[in-house]
Amino acid sequence: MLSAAERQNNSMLCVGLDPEPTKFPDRIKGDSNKIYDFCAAIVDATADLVNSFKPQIAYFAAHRAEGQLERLMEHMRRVAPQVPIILDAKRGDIGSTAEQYAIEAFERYGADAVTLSPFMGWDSVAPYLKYHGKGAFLLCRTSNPGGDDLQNQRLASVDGQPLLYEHVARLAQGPWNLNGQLGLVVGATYPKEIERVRELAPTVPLLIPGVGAQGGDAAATVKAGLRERDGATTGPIIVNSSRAILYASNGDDFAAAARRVALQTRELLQASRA
Ligand SMILES: O=c1ccn([C@@H]2O[C@H](COP(=O)(O)O)[C@@H](O)[C@H]2O)c(=O)[nH]1
Repeated sequence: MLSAAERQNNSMLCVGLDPEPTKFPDRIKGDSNKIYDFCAAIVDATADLVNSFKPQIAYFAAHRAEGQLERLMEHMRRVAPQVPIILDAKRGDIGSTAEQYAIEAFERYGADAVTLSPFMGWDSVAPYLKYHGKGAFLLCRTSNPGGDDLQNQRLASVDGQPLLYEHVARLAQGPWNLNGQLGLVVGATYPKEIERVRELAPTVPLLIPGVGAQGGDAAATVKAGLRERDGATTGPIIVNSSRAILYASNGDDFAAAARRVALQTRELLQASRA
């Protein structure tokens, strides 16, 4: 689905849906009942420019807007059935609870993929993989500065004493990826680490947030994430930008402005391909 959307829209861009009512256009500013309307307008304006959408569940749950998220998922399916939807939920819990989270992501919301924190281990990831045809992106080297605190620690107990994020990358490329359903989250703010993850996990899709508001370098991201290896290009990359696109204007032209920034970002990413 990802490859088809990437080909059809000529895009590696994922538009992140992080609706924050205090940042809404002046006419609807602060109105959490307008979350669906705001996001649907962004989806309509960018659906032909993206390889995926990424709603972040916290922005809906914080405003008791899960019902609006359900409607938005249906809307995305209707207007852009070819575009995969990654539910950014960063779940991670024991198996029995993970089963419930998997129902939430794949049955309640109908997402195509979900983000997970892998730090509770294999049994916390396995329940999602029972949903064949669905994907899970494991947090690996996240875009925030605090990612260093754990992800850059060495694992003395593992062969070669890899950094924790390197170990996650190896697990996702190898023993945990039973049916090719796994991807990794790597921050655009750390291109060297993207490069390292690509060495360790050449074929899995990388979800790369951090361009736009967080200042990650789009060109460096593409160069690090899309590489030639043994004559073939490595797995796909999904470069997310949320706030820079959503809040490109606070006027009535917000959707047109979002489209302009999405277009520029898509072009920059495409132009950075080797
Ligand atoms: O390492 C990570 C993992 C997830 N995110 C999420 O991506 C978007 C980024 O939003 P911007 O407005 O483009 O900064 C947001 O939903 C984060 O929760 C991340 O930033 N870094």
